[in-house]
Amino acid sequence: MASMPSPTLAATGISFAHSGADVLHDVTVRLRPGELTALAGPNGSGKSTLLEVLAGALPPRRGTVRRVGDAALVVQRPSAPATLPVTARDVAVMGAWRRSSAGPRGARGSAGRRPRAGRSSRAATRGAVDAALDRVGMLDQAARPLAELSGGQRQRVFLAQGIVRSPDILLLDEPAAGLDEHSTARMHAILAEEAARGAIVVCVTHDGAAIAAADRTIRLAGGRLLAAER
Ligand SMILES: Nc1ncnc2c1ncn2[C@@H]1O[C@H](COP(=O)(O)OP(=O)(O)OP(=O)(O)O)[C@@H](O)[C@H]1O
Repeated sequence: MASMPSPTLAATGISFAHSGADVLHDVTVRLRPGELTALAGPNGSGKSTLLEVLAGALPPRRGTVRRVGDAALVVQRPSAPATLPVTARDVAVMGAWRRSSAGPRGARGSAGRRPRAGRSSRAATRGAVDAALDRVGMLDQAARPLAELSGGQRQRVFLAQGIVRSPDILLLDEPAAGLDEHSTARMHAILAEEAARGAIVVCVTHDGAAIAAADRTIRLAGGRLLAAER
């Protein structure tokens, strides 16, 4: 059986403008599989914008992004879905089926086709969703409507959505926002575990402990890359 290519995420000469104003200038960075990278810098320095460009959610004005592998983006303070009549479990399930061209990882056919959602595939998805909710400590709240959860609980459910299909590339925007000490430690452990299984993990953060725990820190200032440390 052919071996899977290792995940790749590299940006070369990226520039990006919001509403005509340049916010990223000639950013070149290469992320490594098996590493947890902290993306740090002052407010407005372009961290979230760079994360979204890396995820393919925003097209760069100049430059290229090379991305090989299944990528999941956990956005900052996801508010819109909170008004939808969905449960915590529904949100996590969406992570398993985020791409229209492929089913959940591990449930794909040998040619990469999406299999029919048979009983075993549904059971696999349910198992993966339960495992992800359990890892973030939200399995016992799975049936609760998203709108009734606290901000921190909601944040954990969206982290579950991001990890449910064991993505090759996991991109997170301040995932510890609103989390208590215990949940923050748990989230850091999850990110380290995801990197340890070989994923590329990039986490936008202002938190000194998260930066210290990362394998590598990339800093932005005024939309420019300052340094790739360690
Ligand atoms: N949708 C938008 N429309 C216009 N300008 C935007 C938009 N989103 C971000 N910006 C601007 O782009 C710049 C970079 O914003 P970005 O959110 O990427 O910074 P950040 O480093 O993630 O900030 P923070 O630490 O506050 O989250 C800021 O000057 C911001 O005002």
